[in-house]
Amino acid sequence: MEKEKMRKEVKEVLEQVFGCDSESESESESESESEREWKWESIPEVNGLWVCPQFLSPGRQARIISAMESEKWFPEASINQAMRFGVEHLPWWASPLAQSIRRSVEAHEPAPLPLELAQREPLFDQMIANVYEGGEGICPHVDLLRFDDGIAILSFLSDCVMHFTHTHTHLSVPVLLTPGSLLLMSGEARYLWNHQINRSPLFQIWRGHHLSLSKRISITLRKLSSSSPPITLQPPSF
Ligand SMILES: O=C(O)CCC(=O)C(=O)O
Ligand SMILES: [Fe+2]
Repeated sequence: MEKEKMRKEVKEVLEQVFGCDSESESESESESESEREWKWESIPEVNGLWVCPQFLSPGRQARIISAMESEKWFPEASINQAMRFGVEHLPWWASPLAQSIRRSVEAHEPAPLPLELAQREPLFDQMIANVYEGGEGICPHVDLLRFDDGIAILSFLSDCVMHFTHTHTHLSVPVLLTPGSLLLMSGEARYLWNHQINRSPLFQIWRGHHLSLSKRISITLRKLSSSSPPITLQPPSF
């Protein structure tokens, strides 16, 4: 009974957010994606930083959020981060997602991720999902060196502005991440720029417009570097 109530609630939220629920979508991942024309934008100030604002269709976003709900990625409200290490521990939907990322990179000239990274096997073997309640952020950081170059961030549910700040010049560049967007960072963007989301309880400003902030979920996909030390030696952050 409780389960049925929860299912109904998830369905309602998906309908409100996406105008559809995941089960009413009959298309398969590959069908939905073949309809899409991936438009990539480079961030000119930050070498190696690219965003594809409408990478995931609303239906595909809904299916992923719905899968995360049923897979209990966040079993309690107090849990706002979940990680999976190793291809075999990634959820079933990670592989088609990685395939789409690879195809979207290969389809664009210049490639938004160097092809030697986009064509490695596996493309990703680690996933971290973060939940931000409206206005929460993440402090400035460069992702740990235990992860290889070539990092992807997918955004769901709410807009947010991510700031990239150069570690030497301190030049700061805002980047808008909309629901369904894919951000790729490699090279300088990955190693020489901190990224952060400012904590801002009410709203953020993007090019003079107020963005209202509600719950946001992000999925970061990375590949463990082959020379990395055992997982247990690493602090459980980023
Ligand atoms: O939530 C995001 O968009 C960023 C997450 C992030 O930077 C990380 O997990 O290292
Ligand atoms: Fe990060």
